[in-house]
Amino acid sequence: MLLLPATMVHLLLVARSGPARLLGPPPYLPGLEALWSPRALLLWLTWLGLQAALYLLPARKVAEGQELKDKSTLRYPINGFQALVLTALLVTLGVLAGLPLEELAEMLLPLAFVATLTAFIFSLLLYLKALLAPTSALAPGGNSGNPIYDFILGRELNPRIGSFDFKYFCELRPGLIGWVLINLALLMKEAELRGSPSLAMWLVNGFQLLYVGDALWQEEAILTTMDITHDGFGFMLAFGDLAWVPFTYSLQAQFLLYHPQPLGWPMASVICLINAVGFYIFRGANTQKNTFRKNPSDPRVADLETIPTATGRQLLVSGWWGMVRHPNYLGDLIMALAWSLPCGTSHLLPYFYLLYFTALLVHREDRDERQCLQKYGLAWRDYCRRVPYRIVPYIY
Ligand SMILES: NC(=O)C1=CN([C@@H]2O[C@H](COP(=O)(O)OP(=O)(O)OC[C@H]3O[C@@H](n4cnc5c(N)ncnc54)[C@H](OP(=O)(O)O)[C@@H]3O)[C@@H](O)[C@H]2O)C=CC1
Ligand SMILES: CC(C)CCC[C@@H](C)[C@H]1CC=C2C3=C(CC[C@@]21C)[C@@]1(C)CC[C@H](O)C[C@@H]1CC3
Repeated sequence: MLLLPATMVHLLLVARSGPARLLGPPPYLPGLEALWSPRALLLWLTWLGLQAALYLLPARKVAEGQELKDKSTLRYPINGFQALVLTALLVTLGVLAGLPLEELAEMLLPLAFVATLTAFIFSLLLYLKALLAPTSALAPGGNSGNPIYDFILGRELNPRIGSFDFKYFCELRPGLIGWVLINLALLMKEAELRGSPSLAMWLVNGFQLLYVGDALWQEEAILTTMDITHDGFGFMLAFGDLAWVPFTYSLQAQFLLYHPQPLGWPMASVICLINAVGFYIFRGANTQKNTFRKNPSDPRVADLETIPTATGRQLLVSGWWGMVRHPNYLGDLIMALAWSLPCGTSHLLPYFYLLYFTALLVHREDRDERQCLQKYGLAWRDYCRRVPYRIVPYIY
């Protein structure tokens, strides 16, 4: 609870320092006056309010989530991409009317501080709300009886007020859209400082916008992820969604603003190719599984080889899911490499995301394997025998 916000602040400070040493001490310890700003608080609350209002707008589709313990299902608005487009429209109008978006680059520290503060307060309210929730609404983890552990993991599975689902809202909107907005502000700041944004900055902005746009376009797919179906909503996800994602996932753009890197077109083309390969695997694998889970007889997946399980569901054992047991993680990691490469190889700092993300996905994969073994028993063992590698073919 303390280490993650401290790491985030460390990264923000180090990214703008001359030596930019990931493993060195921070250049200085910020006092409260550097962290606390009523303007940042107002801006942050306006941002949350705007995203909440966009969430409540009529959606092109309302999707049903997975069946819950009490056999009911929840309904979710599919309007995340619409929120991204409307936000882009509002920001464009604002910038044309003189909104100094590039000033965000100077406000990251106080913004990250208020985001962390709101995550703490929000998690506390969620913890208290869960005390009133029926047992069927509680998450499988996060109800150990140890208040600190439960506060971090989250007690309630799908905390809602009316139809407003807090976890679903936080997972995709304020943090992910905030991340690309911060990237854009850093790009504009670079243009102000150096006359035009660098090629490296364009690449980082472009790659990460593609990733966020894709996540929002495929919003419905989030309904089958562990975060929505299994994990409670507590400090880890609230902080992760609201603070960690926008302020640490934008680290490469932050680094580039203060440490411009020369990048020629030949190298840029190679990096684009790496990102394209990563995206192709990531999207191909995720779409194949989602299509198959929605309708196994869909012509796009009907020819794939499968293993039957005692639950009635089948496991794909050819196509992307016959290559490794988590091809989507492999694609995601290749993209993470492509996001860091425009920052050159002189510093370790821009590779922080790749390192953290490898650890997160290895841990996540291990957690998922245990859940699948519990769910599918012998069929899962058979799958592991037929597809022995977890994420990287012939390596891991
Ligand atoms: N940028 C970031 O910070 C993060 C990004 N991600 C990305 O989000 C995406 C979703 O990830 P995540 O929710 O972790 O996991 P997955 O989308 O990989 O979902 C895992 C589930 O898929 C199903 N499954 C596993 N193997 C098979 C198979 N062979 N055939 C059919 N179904 C199978 C199982 O569920 P069931 O059988 O019940 O359907 C399993 O529990 C990934 O692309 C990941 O890279 C994730 C975390 C963080
Ligand atoms: C603060 C902790 C160290 C870890 C917090 C983890 C969260 C930041 C991530 C948990 C699962 C996530 C997913 C995504 C973003 C990061 C978090 C919230 C995606 C929305 C990213 C885009 C992908 O297309 C889907 C992902 C689903 C899981």
